[in-house]
Amino acid sequence: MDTVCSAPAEAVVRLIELKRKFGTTAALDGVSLTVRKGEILGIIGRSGAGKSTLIRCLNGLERPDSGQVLVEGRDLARLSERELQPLRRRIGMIFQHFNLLSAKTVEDNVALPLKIEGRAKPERRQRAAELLDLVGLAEKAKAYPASLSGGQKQRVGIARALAARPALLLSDEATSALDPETTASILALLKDINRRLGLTIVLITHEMEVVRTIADRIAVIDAGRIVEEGPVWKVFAEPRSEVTRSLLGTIRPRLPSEIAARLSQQPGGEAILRVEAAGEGARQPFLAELATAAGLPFRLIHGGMDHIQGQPVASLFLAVPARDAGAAGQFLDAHGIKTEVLGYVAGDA
Ligand SMILES: Nc1ncnc2c1ncn2[C@@H]1O[C@H](COP(=O)(O)OP(=O)(O)OP(=O)(O)O)[C@@H](O)[C@H]1O
Repeated sequence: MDTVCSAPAEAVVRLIELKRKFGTTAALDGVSLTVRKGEILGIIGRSGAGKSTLIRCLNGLERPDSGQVLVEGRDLARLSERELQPLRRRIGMIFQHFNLLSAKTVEDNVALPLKIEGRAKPERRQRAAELLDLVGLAEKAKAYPASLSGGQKQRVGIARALAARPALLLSDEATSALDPETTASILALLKDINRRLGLTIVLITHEMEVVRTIADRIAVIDAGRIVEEGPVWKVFAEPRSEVTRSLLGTIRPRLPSEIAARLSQQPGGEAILRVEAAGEGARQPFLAELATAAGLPFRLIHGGMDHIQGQPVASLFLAVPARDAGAAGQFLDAHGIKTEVLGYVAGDA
């Protein structure tokens, strides 16, 4: 049955209460998520969190046990295999291992979705040329995939995914097999395509750095549920769930291990404060004011300022005399800056 639903105009995809079980494992346990037109949404989770199942439901390869997968307002989960075909073409996909056909030239790989649609050869040639130009590979049209680097193969994958002018580009760990420099160039290309074509992109990844680099919004999935969602800079600045904190672990400043090893919960010596500020809060000269307006001495022991989506995000570790820890916390809290006493160290931290 074909269902037309009244999704908000700006939503390209809406997932509503998606559930999918394998035996007793709930791979998706009530996932609701909206992908807005023109945005880049990063979906991140650990291995086994449910990312692949989610992506398979999103492109109609998997049917959820219950819930809705609305793509441009039509529920994929309720369509027959035949009805699904045209809707699947509204979703382009890029993959970790590129999935190119080795016996076909680059231009034939790019034009393949159009061939499947039954488009005439001149149109296919022209569209492939346009797309290869867009991804910077015009000179490789007649080459075979085996002669390309990993980054070039992924550029071909991107061109092919765009051939049928999809409403949504799904990226399934598309940079996981690439070195950091090539990853950066592919992410820059995706961002450029997003800006130039207004293309909506959903990235599935286990790497926070990928989300940080190009996503507008992030959704964190764990045990089949969305545990956190929001603008990337906000979630990076104030992660609420343990999973998010742990996934952020490698790219946020961490208390140096030699200090962490000496931390005690017994007040005395110096208190170690974690200080987190973002947006407006991070634009204030709060450290200077802590010393001058509040008259509280502190030492900066680790951390720094990052810029995500144009927003400053500060993550700092300060040492203050234990007796001043409460006052320092109150002063910073009053300025909208989050603090937490992690513990105390005897002598100098
Ligand atoms: N076809 C299946 N049969 C049985 N269990 C499955 C199947 N597909 C997924 N699962 C289980 O569902 C859970 C979610 O798996 P899924 O592959 O969606 O996670 P993932 O986040 O993509 O993990 P990874 O990053 O390792 O690919 C896991 O516990 C997995 O073992």
